Amino acid sequence: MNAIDSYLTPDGRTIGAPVMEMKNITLRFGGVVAIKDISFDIREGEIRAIIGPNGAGKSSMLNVMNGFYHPQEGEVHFRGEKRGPMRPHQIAHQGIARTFQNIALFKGMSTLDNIMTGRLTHMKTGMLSQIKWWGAAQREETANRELVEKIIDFLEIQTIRKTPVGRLPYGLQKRVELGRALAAEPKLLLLDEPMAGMNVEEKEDMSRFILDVNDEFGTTIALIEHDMGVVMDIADRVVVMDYGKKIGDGTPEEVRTNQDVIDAYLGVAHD
Ligand SMILES: Nc1ncnc2c1ncn2[C@@H]1O[C@H](COP(=O)(O)OP(=O)(O)OP(=O)(O)O)[C@@H](O)[C@H]1O
Repeated sequence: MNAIDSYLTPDGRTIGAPVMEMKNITLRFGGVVAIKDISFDIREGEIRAIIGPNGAGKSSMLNVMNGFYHPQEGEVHFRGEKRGPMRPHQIAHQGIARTFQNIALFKGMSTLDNIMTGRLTHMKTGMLSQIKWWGAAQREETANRELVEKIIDFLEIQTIRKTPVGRLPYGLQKRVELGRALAAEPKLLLLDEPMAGMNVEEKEDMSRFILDVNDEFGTTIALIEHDMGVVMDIADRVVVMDYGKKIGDGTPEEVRTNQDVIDAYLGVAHD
């Protein structure tokens, strides 16, 4: 598949060239090898899932993709360039946004204000220029507000736009967090266990929003998830990790029938 630049999915979406390439990544914490020599790519327009049982190394991988951890071996390429060590705000400027497993919103702030914070990396006018160029700052504010309102409509959270997020049920808080990440207009959206702690109905809603975000905004999405069932329904391709190794990589169907994957999920002992 690497030889081609793009292909059509069965549901008619175009998957393009790689946006991110993980090349022979190894990450250690002291004597613990969390990731062992793993390579894979994420292509423009696709929904890419990384799954695996407890302790497989998924969170470590997400943190490498996000630039938070620096692997001892291997390279991360983003949009054709090798990435060196970076600070979180530099990663955000590069066009990578993420959500967190334990929701990281400002609990006392409204839904609207939380989503507005997602625009911060795009704001050009600082305090001084706001005084000097009042008009430019106002235009920027209006444009930001328009995008945020569009996201609020899209995620069907108009009725809670003024509600402090700390008062919202868990599933809705997750949706607001998705909205904040979308407000950054990311080139790559990373979702950290988006279904964790959700009931069946909330999982169905979240699955639908992930699919719609990908379809309507064209956002490339990579997610890590413990629950194999949900990702099989929404992912174009799936990487399966177990004990820090990649044991499967392919379409949901290919992965579902892979014996190593079946063994890992059934808890079959390793050599
Ligand atoms: N900061 C750390 N310091 C030391 N060891 C760590 C650290 N983070 C992860 N590990 C170890 O690396 C391995 C992979 O952990 P990781 O959290 O990436 O797995 P995971 O697949 O995300 O697990 P889970 O589904 O339980 O969240 C585990 O053995 C874990 O104990």
